[in-house]
Amino acid sequence: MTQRPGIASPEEDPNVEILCASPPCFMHELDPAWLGLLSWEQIRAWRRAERAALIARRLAVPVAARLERDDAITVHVRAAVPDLARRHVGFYWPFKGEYDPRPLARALHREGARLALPMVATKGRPLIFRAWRPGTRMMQGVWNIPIPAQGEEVTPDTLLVPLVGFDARGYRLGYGGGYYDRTLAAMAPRPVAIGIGFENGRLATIHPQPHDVRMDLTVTEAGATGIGAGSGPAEPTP
Ligand SMILES: Nc1nc2c(c(=O)[nH]1)N(C=O)[C@@H](CNc1ccc(C(=O)N[C@@H](CCC(=O)O)C(=O)O)cc1)CN2
Ligand SMILES: Nc1ncnc2c1ncn2[C@@H]1O[C@H](COP(=O)(O)OP(=O)(O)OP(=O)(O)O)[C@@H](O)[C@H]1O
Repeated sequence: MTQRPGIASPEEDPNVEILCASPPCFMHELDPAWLGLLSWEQIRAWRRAERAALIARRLAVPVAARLERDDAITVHVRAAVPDLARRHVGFYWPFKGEYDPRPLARALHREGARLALPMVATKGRPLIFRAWRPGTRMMQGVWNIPIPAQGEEVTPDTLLVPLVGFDARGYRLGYGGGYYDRTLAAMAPRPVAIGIGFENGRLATIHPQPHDVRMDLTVTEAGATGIGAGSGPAEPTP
């Protein structure tokens, strides 16, 4: 807001003309999602398209670059959660260009950690976990993801959660089944959730919904952000 030089201020003369640099309404400049104007239907369509683009981008990264990036992530996870080997860690068997947590899992096993893998026991229900150690006999689960062939259900206290996309507040996009959201909502006490993604999966927002569960820590090849990274506790979910 500017005033004409030499003219009284509005406090001095309520009739003085104020010149504004912009039109009076900025509504056209605001993100419709921020205004709550996007429906879940629209957000779901956006997420579907975004997921496909992110997965394609991730699969296009050459193998050598992936290995280097994965090594950097492993280093950042260990630095951000120094007591990982004393935890009961639910990791995952990688597919579609995800970070490969198996070298980390093997190292943690050598250091005495308990490990577990997720599986879809019932569609539309939370994931369940079975114990894993090097040499565990595996079979094909849904989506042909290998799962331990047998074993009682176990309850990890810390989960490595694969991210297709994520935002700076720790909200994530997965494959769209809602499995990790359901799992984290159902487990009590809630395990520590360590989201693992790549810088090329970073988004301005994922348009979070009430069912979306935030990661406690998000790790990429560039480093870790969140509680364990020393930036203080996450804000409560809005
Ligand atoms: N490596 C890895 N393992 C993982 C996961 C993951 O994200 N990464 N999961 C993380 O969740 C679970 C598997 N997730 C799955 C998610 C969806 C479907 C599925 O059947 N989808 C249906 C349609 C999805 C929909 O409901 O729209 C399909 O493809 O036909 C299967 C497994 C457990 N294991
Ligand atoms: N706690 C829950 N209870 C019931 N349904 C849920 C729950 N959490 C998520 N869902 C449903 O699952 C679907 C998940 O969609 P969303 O786009 O959030 O998946 P995602 O986070 O990418 O998937 P995932 O968690 O499997 O990686 C939505 O339709 C949502 O309503």
